[in-house]
Order: sequence, then C-alpha cells, then structure tokens
Amino acid sequence: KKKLQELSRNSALRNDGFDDENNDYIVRANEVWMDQFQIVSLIGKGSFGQVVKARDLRNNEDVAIKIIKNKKPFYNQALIEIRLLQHMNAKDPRDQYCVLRLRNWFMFRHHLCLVMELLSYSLYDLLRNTQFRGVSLNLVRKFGHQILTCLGFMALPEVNIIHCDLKPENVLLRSCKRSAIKVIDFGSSCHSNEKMYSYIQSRFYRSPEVLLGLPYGCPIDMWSLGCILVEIHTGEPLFNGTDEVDQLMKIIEARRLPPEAMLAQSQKTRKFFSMGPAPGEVHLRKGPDSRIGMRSLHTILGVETGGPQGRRSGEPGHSVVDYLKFEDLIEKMLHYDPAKRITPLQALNHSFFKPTVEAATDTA
Ligand SMILES: COc1ccc(N)cc1-c1cnc(N)c(C(=O)c2cccnc2)n1
Repeated sequence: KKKLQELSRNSALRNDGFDDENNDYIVRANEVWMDQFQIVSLIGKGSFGQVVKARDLRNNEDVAIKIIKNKKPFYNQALIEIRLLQHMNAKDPRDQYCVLRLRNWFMFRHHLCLVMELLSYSLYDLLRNTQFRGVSLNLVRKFGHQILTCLGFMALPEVNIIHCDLKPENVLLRSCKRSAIKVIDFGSSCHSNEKMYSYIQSRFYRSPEVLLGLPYGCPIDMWSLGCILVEIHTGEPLFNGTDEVDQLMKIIEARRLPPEAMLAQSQKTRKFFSMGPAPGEVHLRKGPDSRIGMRSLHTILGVETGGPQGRRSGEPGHSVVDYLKFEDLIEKMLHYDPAKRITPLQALNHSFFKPTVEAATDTA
C-alpha cells in the first residue's frame, strides 16, 4: 500500500491518469461521459474544483457541470451544496426566486459532478467590462431587487438558508443580453440552525458580527448585499480590507464604531481595539482614531456631487433624490446590529424600488 501511495504521489498516475496534481479532473474538450454529456470548455476554477460548459445530448440542452475535486473534504462540502440546492429548488417549483437550478448529479471517475443550468457572466465580469467604473443606478436597482427576492426566499421559515458567500462573482446573468440574474455557489451555505463555521464570507463582504466572532444568521447576507450594490455602482469594493483587522477599520471609517453591546459580547475585541482606562473606552489598534467616520457613504456615492467621481452628473435616473433613496437603503443594509439591519422584505418595499413619476409616465 505504501509503495502504491509512493507511486501515485510521484508518478503522473493519479486516478489512472484522469487527475492532475491538485486532485482536479483533467478536462478534455469533446470527451463524452456516460453517452450523455459532451464536455465543451472550462468555465471556471475554484478551491472546490472546476466548472465546465457541456452539452446534455439526452435532454438536448447546454449545461454547466461542477466537477468537484477528488478529495474527501470537497466531496463532503459538495454533498451539502446538493442537499441545499435540492431543498431550495423543491420549495421554488416555478423558478421565481433567482436561485440556481440543479439539474442532476453523479459520480464520474471518482469525481462528484453537479449538473446545473447554464447561465452567463457574473456581476464581477460585468464590472470588469466597465473598466471598473460601475453600472447605472437603474441596473443596480434591477439587480438589487432580484437578489433581495432571493434573500427573502432563503429567509422563509421553511427554507431558512444563509448563503454565507454573497459577492459579485456569485451573481450571474441568465443571458448576456438581459438583466435577469441568478444567485449561485451554495458551497459555503448552511441552514440557519445548522451553523458549522465561524470563519465564513469573503473578506470584503464579511459582516461585523462574523468579524467579531458573534452569533450570526441570515442578516450576514444583507450586509454583503449592501457592499455589493455600492460596488457595482462605483466599480470598486466598498470595504477592501487587506486582512481582518484592516477590514473592520475600513468599516469603522464609514460606519463609525460598532455598538458597545457588540464589542462587550465579542471574544475578538482585543484583536481590533485596545481598551482605554474608562469603562467602554476603546481605541483602534490599527490607524489613528481620527479615521473614525472619515469616509461617509454620502461622499463615496457622490449623492450631491453627480455620483461616483461625478461621472453621472446630469444623467437621467441619477438625480440627488435618486441618490438619497439609494443612500438611505444602503445605510439600512449596513446597520451594525443584525437585529436592526433591514430585512429583505422591508428592503423590497423601500422607496428606492418604487417607480418614480418620470419612469411611470415615461411612455416613450
Ligand atoms: C458561460 O458561463 C459562465 C461564464 C462566466 C462565468 N463567470 C460563469 C459562467 C457560468 C455559467 N453557468 C453556471 N452555472 C456557472 C456556475 O455555476 C459557476 C461558475 C464558476 C464557479 N462556480 C459556479 N457559471
């Protein structure tokens, strides 16, 4: 057995030559699997494995196949993703809540494979196509409404799932010609009452309660959404921390200090703050206290100065009134206290999503 392990470690003979040194399946274009799936091309790679575009010859449709790494931890996490996707798809039979559809799954050459509907580019790809200048407020409104519909569905008592990794890369256009989107990648997700990890969410989109190691729930996805909606309009991440401490510092610059109660409850406060002599007195460990509140949303969005970098000045749909509504919604999405943070259903009723007189009378 030792000899065989030695052999497989050193030689190219991994999984009979089907795998590379990262336990990823070696993707070969035009390969036909089980007389049904013809591999077309590689779409994306991640820690989980790879995603390929394929032709389902039996159902005559293009699909995306997520080929999970031939390694136990990735296999186990993918089984959770399958269970969550099946649960959500079953609760949304008419496909109304912008959740990725899982078509099928199977084992192939020791790789767990998830067959998914084929979507198009991600919001990150879209941002890149604007040279990171951002998309219009009207498009932000369309994307925001759909993602909130998805979060509202996930927060339903009979669904009760937290995404845990909402970011522009995980929101995909359904087709490159329309603004319809779907939320993907439930590989880090969990049921609200089955939380397994404390180290979750991609850093830029990580909520204060997760940064402070506090109990968390569905509101962590609302925090991420607040960061995402600002980013897709300005073109840049709202809080681009270089590490966890810097991440919270960047948040404090814009949102002032977290509530006393959250700091008192956190076991990680010392990581971010030094405590002053007076009770409740805190000082930032990194950077001067003077940075607190120095980067307001009002300025970042350019509410009264023609939008981000003044680039939207005079553009229809980008008036001060439009921006004041947008700023107010984001303020509520970025409440420190998860219990006070706006919920998806409340957000869907916010004035930012109400049609304006111009838009309503715009019969042109
Ligand atoms: C043509 O398809 C894509 C092109 C670009 C990007 N960024 C994603 C896709 C795409 C299309 N359909 C899908 N179902 C997926 C995924 O599910 C996916 C892609 C990368 C990582 N994780 C999931 N990804």
